[in-house]
Amino acid sequence: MSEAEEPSAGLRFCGVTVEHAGRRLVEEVSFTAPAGQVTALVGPNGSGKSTLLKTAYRLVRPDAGTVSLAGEDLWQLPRRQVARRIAVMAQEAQTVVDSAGMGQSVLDIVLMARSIHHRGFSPDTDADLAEVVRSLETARAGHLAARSFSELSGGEKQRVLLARALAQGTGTLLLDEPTNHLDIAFQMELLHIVRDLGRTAVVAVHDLNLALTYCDHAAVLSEGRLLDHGPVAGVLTETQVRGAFGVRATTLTLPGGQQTRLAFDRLEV
Ligand SMILES: Nc1ncnc2c1ncn2[C@@H]1O[C@H](COP(=O)(O)OP(=O)(O)OP(=O)(O)O)[C@@H](O)[C@H]1O
Repeated sequence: MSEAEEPSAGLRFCGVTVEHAGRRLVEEVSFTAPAGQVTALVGPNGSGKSTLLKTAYRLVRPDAGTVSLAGEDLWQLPRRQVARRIAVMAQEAQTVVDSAGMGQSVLDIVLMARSIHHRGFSPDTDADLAEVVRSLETARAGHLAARSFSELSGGEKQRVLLARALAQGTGTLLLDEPTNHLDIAFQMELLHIVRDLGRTAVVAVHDLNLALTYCDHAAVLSEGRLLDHGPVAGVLTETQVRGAFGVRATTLTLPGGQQTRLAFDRLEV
């Protein structure tokens, strides 16, 4: 798809470049994550996925280029406005919440996500609580509400962090390797939940078959550059996997002829 044909709705990266100590971590990346759809961000370790996501949730300012949501430059908006539009489930969130949470209950931690909708220090409302309960249930974490976050297993924490992102009530979600620590069933369940929301989502994910199963679009990064983007089955191909990861794969078409998966060859070492 050419740049001119791309829709302006959704989350748009335009010529995004990030440099650090004279090295380009992300280089002139341009693509749109379409509104209301799930986009997989894939690429080898160190290819710039987290860094690119950080430019959208304003942790890393691009040295060049813009990141916009529905046409609005996210770096021109007040931080609070961005938090009302974009929720993040970051890779390091478990550690951050663990150290900052200091034994707080799951309910309190998820409730904190509602504070961006408050004026000053106004107290939580019944509507906040209802949203939190709903989000915990959506993330299949309702039964954990009274537990201390720090005592949960890695997978249980991921459910709670998903609930926290949902409770923020934003139209856009950024998820950085959200399936870490999860068993295969909940990896699938988590992406199914995200897909079911109908919100705009960008998910950095390593499992290409999960991306093929649950994502609509994909963007492939390699050494900070965008190799390809577009509908997932057209992007996660044998050729692209070889180019990005140096791994030989065979595309399998599932019964029904609609969906594809990848089978990977053993490495010749
Ligand atoms: N704070 C930082 N300071 C210096 N270099 C950094 C910093 N954060 C990331 N990098 C470098 O930027 C490059 C891209 O890292 P990034 O974490 O964005 O990759 P990634 O694709 O998310 O990797 P992974 O799949 O391993 O999580 C890497 O070479 C990394 O070492």
